[in-house]
Amino acid sequence: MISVRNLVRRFGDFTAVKEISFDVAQGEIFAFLGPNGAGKSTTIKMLTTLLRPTSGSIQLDGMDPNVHQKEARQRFGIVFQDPSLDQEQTAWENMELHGILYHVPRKVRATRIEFLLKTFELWDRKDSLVKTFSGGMKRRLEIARGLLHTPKILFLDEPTLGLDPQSRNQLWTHVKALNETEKTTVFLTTHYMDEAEKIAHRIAIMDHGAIIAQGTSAELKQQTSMDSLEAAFLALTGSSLRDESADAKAGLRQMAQMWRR
Ligand SMILES: Nc1ncnc2c1ncn2[C@@H]1O[C@H](COP(=O)(O)OP(=O)(O)OP(=O)(O)O)[C@@H](O)[C@H]1O
Repeated sequence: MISVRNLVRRFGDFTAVKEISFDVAQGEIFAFLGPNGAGKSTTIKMLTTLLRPTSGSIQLDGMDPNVHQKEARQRFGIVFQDPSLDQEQTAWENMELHGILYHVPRKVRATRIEFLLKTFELWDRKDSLVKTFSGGMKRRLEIARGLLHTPKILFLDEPTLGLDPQSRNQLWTHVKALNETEKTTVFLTTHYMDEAEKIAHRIAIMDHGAIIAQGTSAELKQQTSMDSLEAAFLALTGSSLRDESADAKAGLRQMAQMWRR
């Protein structure tokens, strides 16, 4: 369903994504794990036509999303870190608008909205304004909306960021149920090991723009002779901080300059 070969993205002199290759089968839940700045968001943006690759190839359901943008967009749903719901509209209105934008026929639309709002436990709040929703409810609504046009692939970029454990657990239960009933392929990024372990069929670990390991959670643990995914992750990526260490270095440089003056 997703096939990526030698994908590269440069920003000026900096290479954020370095020749990555991976495949995701239909109906699979595939997680990208990686420290801050690893290149996860850059990859997901390239997969969803929001960013052009510098080189390499992407196939989504057999088509290049950068050549057939419109057709590819119909085939996937996206939920990003930044909330994109209209706070001044009700849950139903947000769903309806998305359905119109994605040309979901009116008859199918109403049934599908009802099904998804019920699945994500939002049906009794369908006429409430989104601004009255909790963080977890907003996230569930975003995912329900992303599934409205029955996409073959659902992309989730850190969908549980900032949610409490109960909301995270509930959200994944619903996503997993949808994956099982509709066979939707799910591509997600997360920082939470427990989530990746619980929900993903396979995991790719990314660091400094490269995929350094991929496989099932059991395979990653076996490869590193570790007994938890977190320990395997740290064994593969090391324990030094990423962005923070860069900031610290910049701070030290600045201090050194001041001393020299
Ligand atoms: N538009 C851009 N211009 C320049 N550099 C960028 C741009 N977008 C991302 N980068 C850099 O590319 C690297 C990868 O960023 P990316 O956001 O893909 O990482 P990530 O794995 O999603 O991190 P996080 O977990 O913190 O969200 C980072 O060093 C980032 O600073």
